[in-house]
Amino acid sequence: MEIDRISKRYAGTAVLTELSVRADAGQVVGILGGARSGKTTALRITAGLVDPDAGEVRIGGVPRNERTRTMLGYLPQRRGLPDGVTVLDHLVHLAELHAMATNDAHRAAEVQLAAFGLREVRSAHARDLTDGERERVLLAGALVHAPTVLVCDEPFGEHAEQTAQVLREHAERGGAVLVATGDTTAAQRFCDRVTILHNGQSVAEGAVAELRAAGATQVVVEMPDARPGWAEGIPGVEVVAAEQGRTVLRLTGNTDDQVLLRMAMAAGRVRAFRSGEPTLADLFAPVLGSGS
Ligand SMILES: Nc1ncnc2c1ncn2[C@@H]1O[C@H](COP(=O)(O)OP(=O)(O)OP(=O)(O)O)[C@@H](O)[C@H]1O
Repeated sequence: MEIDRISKRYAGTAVLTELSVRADAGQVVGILGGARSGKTTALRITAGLVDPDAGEVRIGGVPRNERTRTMLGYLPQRRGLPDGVTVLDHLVHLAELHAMATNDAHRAAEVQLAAFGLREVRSAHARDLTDGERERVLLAGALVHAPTVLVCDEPFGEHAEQTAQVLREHAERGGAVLVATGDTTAAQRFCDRVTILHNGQSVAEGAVAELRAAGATQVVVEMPDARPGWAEGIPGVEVVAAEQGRTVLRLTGNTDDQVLLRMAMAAGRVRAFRSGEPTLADLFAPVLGSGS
């Protein structure tokens, strides 16, 4: 699935500018962005619910059309479940919308009810479901017509672990998964690759492991009694944050973390010293935290 240089403006304001994202078979790919960065718009365009002003979305190399439409499953945000419809009717309706004959649609709905442990609530209305059940109904609805590409808007809620498992299994069966999320921790845990979206533009893209490995080593030192500013001015060490005896440092160049540890011990009693690759949050917090 390829999003190729899509742009979108609303009332003269650019919401997306030449965004390109690719999700290959076997991959879970994330669009990670802060509030109003354009994630939902990008996904709605991918799902064919909104037209881009420029650029196109291709599935299996073919621009989106009637045929490719059935190859894609869309998981909307949690509010995207109609209240007055029963779980079974909702699933059958979605299957039929994706060109399944009524009998096949019923069979497919039954398979999803069983797969997601929803048989007992088959006749319940969406408004009477628990949050966890609603999450599972939305996932079942995205999968009911057996799509190859799954497009999921903020899928990592309360039951992120189980949801991620379903998405991973879909990828392992040869599908491609695109998720939009504002949750850096979830993106780091559950995505193979991410595109960082800021003001509708991609500001970084890559495999999660590679982005992290390329970032400067991050060190957290806990020294309850050390004098504030003990780490200021050490060559090759940048102080990211310092509060209440906890200092977060970034090692630039080839600074050896063991040298830093010795300097810390010289400055006071070290209660904890953790050194490692930066998280996605460490790397992109300034971009992701700044709202739009
Ligand atoms: N139909 C629309 N008409 C006008 N403006 C819109 C429309 N849809 C989205 N926008 C604007 O586009 C911007 C991006 O919105 P979008 O929902 O795509 O971002 P998002 O990253 O999903 O944000 P959030 O995480 O807050 O849902 C916002 O400023 C929003 O107000």
